[in-house]
Amino acid sequence: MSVIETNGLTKRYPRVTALDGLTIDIQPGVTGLVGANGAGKSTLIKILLGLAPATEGTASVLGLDSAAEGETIRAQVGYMPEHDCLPPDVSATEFVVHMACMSGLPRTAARERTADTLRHVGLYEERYRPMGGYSTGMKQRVKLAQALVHDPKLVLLDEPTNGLDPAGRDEMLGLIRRIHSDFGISVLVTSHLLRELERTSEHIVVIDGGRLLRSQTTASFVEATASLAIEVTDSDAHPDGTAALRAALAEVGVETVTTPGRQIHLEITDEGVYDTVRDAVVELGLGLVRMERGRHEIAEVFQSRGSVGGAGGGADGGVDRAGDQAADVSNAEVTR
Ligand SMILES: Nc1ncnc2c1ncn2[C@@H]1O[C@H](COP(=O)(O)OP(=O)(O)OP(=O)(O)O)[C@@H](O)[C@H]1O
Repeated sequence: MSVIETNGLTKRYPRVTALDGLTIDIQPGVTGLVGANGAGKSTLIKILLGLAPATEGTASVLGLDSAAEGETIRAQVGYMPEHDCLPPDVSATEFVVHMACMSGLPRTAARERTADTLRHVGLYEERYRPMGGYSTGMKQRVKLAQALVHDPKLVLLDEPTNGLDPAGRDEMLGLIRRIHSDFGISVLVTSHLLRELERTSEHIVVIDGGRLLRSQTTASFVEATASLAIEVTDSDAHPDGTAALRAALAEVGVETVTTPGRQIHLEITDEGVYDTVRDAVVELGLGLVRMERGRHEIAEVFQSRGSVGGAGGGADGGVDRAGDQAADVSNAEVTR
């Protein structure tokens, strides 16, 4: 059974279309929902939980209608919101016990579950101190614990790695993987960083401007978005070897993407592209410093979305938003 299904889901605010005819079908397991800021991820989660009405279309979670059965959904689903929502003068233990009781657990069971869950997310002695003094990483763990404490069938995690340093991100991603592998709970996790979702999720859904861009298994996604990174030397005949190679590849119909670090990236559409690059480098008399298979960054996924137009302002608006976001993950610039 699908854990989440939407059909033609649309959400219009007075000035913005946050979701635009979104149709997705998410199966049990860990699914990554990736999109730039403003792509519509939080809006989707709020509609799924029955916290905001859709303008058009339908949504269901665990087979329950989001519009009519929000309360039942929220009893069976855990939700980790994106923003800081923790009362500063309350301890993690008091807060999570309170949330467990709100979910319907008796007080004794709530205390036991809270102790187990806080231990699971890696909060020990600190759990008795007021949360106002917690680091971002500790706060994110408390937010995760309150989403898990009532033993949900599904958790919706909105940007759980936001504000964390690389080590904190890795720890959080490890915890997310274990939610499914240790407890069998399905996970929908959002991020604007494709890389971290690739490592965590079995399935990836990409949205932009409230529209579906891609929905596929992570393995096929990574395969479909494989790219080749090339770096060449300059020569007397070609003082800018990178530009010369780009021009030569363009002549034989190979599209390239360049980065400020003199790397040329191109999509591996078929394995013959390796020979094409080698021949072009030899022909120009350049030295080949690097030719390695890499992966596309999110900016490139947005830029190559081709058949799918942007919502609320057209395709250009969508690319611009993705472009802003891309500063986080890539400095790629498309040259066609
Ligand atoms: N209550 C609201 N009223 C008006 N516009 C809204 C409201 N909530 C969201 N929006 C707009 O809808 C669009 C989608 O926002 P949403 O928060 O769902 O995106 P997101 O992908 O979660 O991004 P972020 O990670 O930045 O929150 C944005 O343009 C946002 O400004």
